[in-house]
Amino acid sequence: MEKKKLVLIGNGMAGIRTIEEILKLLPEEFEITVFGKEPYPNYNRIQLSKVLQGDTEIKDITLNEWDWYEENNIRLYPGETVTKIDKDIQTVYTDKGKETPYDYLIIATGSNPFMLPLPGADKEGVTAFRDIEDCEKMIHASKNYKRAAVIGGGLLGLEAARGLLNLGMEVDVIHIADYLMERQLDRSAGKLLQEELEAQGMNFLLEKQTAEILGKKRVTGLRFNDGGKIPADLVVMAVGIKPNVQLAKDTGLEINRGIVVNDHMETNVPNIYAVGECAEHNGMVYGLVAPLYEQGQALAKHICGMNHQGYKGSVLSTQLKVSGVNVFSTGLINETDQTKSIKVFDEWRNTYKKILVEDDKLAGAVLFGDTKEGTKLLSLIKKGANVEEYLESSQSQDDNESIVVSMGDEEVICGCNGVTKGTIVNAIKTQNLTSVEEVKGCTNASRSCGTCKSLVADLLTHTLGDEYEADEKETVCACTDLSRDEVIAEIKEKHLTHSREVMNVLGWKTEEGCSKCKPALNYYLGMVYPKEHEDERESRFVNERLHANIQKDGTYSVVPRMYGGVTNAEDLRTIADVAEKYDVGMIKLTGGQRIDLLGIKKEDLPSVWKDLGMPSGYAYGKTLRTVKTCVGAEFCRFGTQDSTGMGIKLEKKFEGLNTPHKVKMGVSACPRNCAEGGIKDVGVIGLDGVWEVYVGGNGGTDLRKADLLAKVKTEDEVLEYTAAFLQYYRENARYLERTSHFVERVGLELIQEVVFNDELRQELCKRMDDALSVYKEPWNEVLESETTLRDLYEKVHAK
Ligand SMILES: Cc1cc2nc3c(=O)[nH]c(=O)nc-3n(C[C@H](O)[C@H](O)[C@H](O)COP(=O)(O)OP(=O)(O)OC[C@H]3O[C@@H](n4cnc5c(N)ncnc54)[C@H](O)[C@@H]3O)c2cc1C
Ligand SMILES: NC(=O)c1ccc[n+]([C@@H]2O[C@H](COP(=O)([O-])OP(=O)(O)OC[C@H]3O[C@@H](n4cnc5c(N)ncnc54)[C@H](O)[C@@H]3O)[C@@H](O)[C@H]2O)c1
Ligand code: SF4
Ligand code: FES
Repeated sequence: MEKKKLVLIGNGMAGIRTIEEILKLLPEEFEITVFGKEPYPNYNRIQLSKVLQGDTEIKDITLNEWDWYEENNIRLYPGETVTKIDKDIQTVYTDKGKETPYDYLIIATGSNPFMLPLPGADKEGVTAFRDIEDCEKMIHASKNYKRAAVIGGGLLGLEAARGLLNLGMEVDVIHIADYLMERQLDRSAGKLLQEELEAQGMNFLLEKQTAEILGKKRVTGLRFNDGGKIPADLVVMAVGIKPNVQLAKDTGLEINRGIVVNDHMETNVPNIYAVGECAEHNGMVYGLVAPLYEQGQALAKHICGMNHQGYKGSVLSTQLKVSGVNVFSTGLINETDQTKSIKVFDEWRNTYKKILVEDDKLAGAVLFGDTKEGTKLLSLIKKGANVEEYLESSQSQDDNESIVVSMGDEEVICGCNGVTKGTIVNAIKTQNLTSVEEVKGCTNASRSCGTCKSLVADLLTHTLGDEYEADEKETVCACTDLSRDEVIAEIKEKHLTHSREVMNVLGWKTEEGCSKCKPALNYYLGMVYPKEHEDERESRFVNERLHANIQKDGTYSVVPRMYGGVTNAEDLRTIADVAEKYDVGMIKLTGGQRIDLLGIKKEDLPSVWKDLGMPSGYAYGKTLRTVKTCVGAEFCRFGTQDSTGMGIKLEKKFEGLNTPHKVKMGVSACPRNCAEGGIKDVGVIGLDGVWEVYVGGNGGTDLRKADLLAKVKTEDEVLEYTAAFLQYYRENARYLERTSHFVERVGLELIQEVVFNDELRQELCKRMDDALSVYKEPWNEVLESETTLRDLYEKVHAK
């Protein structure tokens, strides 16, 4: 039977959660296509605040890796915007000229940040805070500028302000109301919050309306309606959001504030649905994930033809994600003529609690300082509990006992994902879960804002007693309880040589493993048994499988190797011919001193490699990428050594080496360091008669200056110390750990102790030689294999 075509517009949190729910119900029913304007897989937007605050990194907030789409046969078009929907012939059109027909269409286009239409709002340095790009913009600005102004003292503005403080900026928050978070808190809690944040270093300008953003090209300050001014080099607008409905409006769907939907998330046009922040249900547009996920669940059931009452609206709750501040609210926040309130203000502990009661039922709550009861109150309000029920349960609560003990099985622990205590306890018992990570993998609890993690941990303690070790070890992934070191020890002891064998023998909880453990096991096995282990290509990330980097428009980039950044006329001519023959979109010089051919079609890759006749530059792999060199003694008047020759030797020696993460090198011939070795994984600097070898540098968002590992005299010694360091890194780092994190975690002193020990160094170098001895040039290998050509590149033979 032909599969039904399901198209999703918007690769964000609500849309992809809906697809996950559909896959759970009917995994084989639909041919799924997803269009996402942003060039990333689905990520946790909520965690952008944590990224800005320095608690996590962008690479760690992905919710569904590229491989997840592949594994579920979802055709994803990242970086592609749907520009038109023809509802009569049920087809969507994109800005890249694609036409895709659908049987079912889900619109999940989210919101746009509201940008105040102020004079000067288009100046450099004015930004919203909505996506990865905005987050990166702010991190970048904080490195060059000092003063930030955040307009809007709501959840987003305060989380942004905390992040900017952490990044070392001075921060003014400009707020229109007379107390903070007036949409989520009452005046008392808002004022307590202000005091707390002032103590943390934030400065507030309340009851202020911005009239103009000052500056020439870049912002220099703000002017207010009352004539006052403040200086600012960065302005963040966080004054609310607007549902993104333009596409739906152009299609003729019924729009009010959002796209109007019924309980089954159906719009007024057959087979078109809306979910998430762009949808309006019963006059409500939601801006928090919990209700959006509930909508996604209802829509999945409807599309899969399951009997379901549909979506009935949500009770909201909010928590601010700023460390050191506990504030929570749910339901009603301000008194009305019909409400009575229970208020406790503990001046000693600086905590505040207000509970609103309407017709004897709990109707809302505001908590400051101590928010332990938040989850319980939300649950009680959701089920329409009577105030007496709450008071009784509070009295029987022991102060030292976790709130989870007195909660009923039907009460919700994770508000974002709607996961109840009963579901978690059941999963812990039936699936033998022992860590918060495992509970997250199994039930989704704590997968979004993360504020429920401590409750999940309490439930683990409560359910497992002594068996639960709160100080969790870092397991390879949720498929196993074993850490990286334990897995490697078992691989060696039991002589395991294939991932399947590892999973079987070590009792993996999933049959196939996941996108986290599969590439990691493949790496560990190759590292332990370089000659015996056969690379498991299917476990590698898509770019490594295809030996090219996928671009946001679905084409690939090809970077031939150029040892030490040196080329010649003949190679340049060949590259130019190839670029013309395959109509290459862009020829770009990379930061690593080589040439990137962008915009190559997947089926053309083998022919391009054949015509180039050059080795792969491995610009896509967890391996040595580039060795950047300066011109050195031969041409530069400051040069003391042959840095180019040294770079070429390094690149030729370590080319194709499998490493836990990518490795970049730089070689310069004097301390001016033109090849930037100070921010490379391995940096080499030539001085008169001496080479300095630096390690653990990083030039990305996580900037780190490399540490001096050794001073040596000869080129051979540079190769030897580099080999010893890299082999030590290969053997001891976690998969996907960059050298910068590795050096910090392990400590330079220990690394020096090992590589300066003659015996240990020789052993490391010997094992490095074994690892290097199995290298095969990957592009040639593909060209020589009919099966790989057919399977991976759709039976395209070299032209
Ligand atoms: C910094 C920050 C912190 C937050 N913290 C919390 C929190 O703690 N708790 C909480 O509950 N909520 C929080 N939120 C809100 C939460 O992230 C959103 O409610 C949620 O992401 C909305 O999901 P969505 O799928 O509706 O929209 P989005 O996640 O915005 O996804 C929509 C996607 O559709 C894409 N798109 C739009 N138009 C098109 C088109 N025509 N073609 C193709 N693609 C298109 C967009 O680029 C976007 O990627 C936070 C938001 C931010 C910005
Ligand atoms: N922890 C969380 O749950 C969290 C965190 C961040 C964002 N979010 C969500 O992201 C969305 C956007 O957040 P937000 O804080 O921008 O929206 P918001 O509507 O909650 O707050 C905006 C604030 O800006 C103020 N404001 C409006 N116009 C102003 C002006 N001209 N000058 C100064 N202040 C002005 C408002 O008084 C309001 O308090 C919301 O849906 C929010 O729920 C949630
Ligand atoms: S690093 Fe020194 S030797 Fe090399 S190019 Fe720069 S100035 Fe010249
Ligand atoms: S409450 Fe947000 S992840 Fe659980």
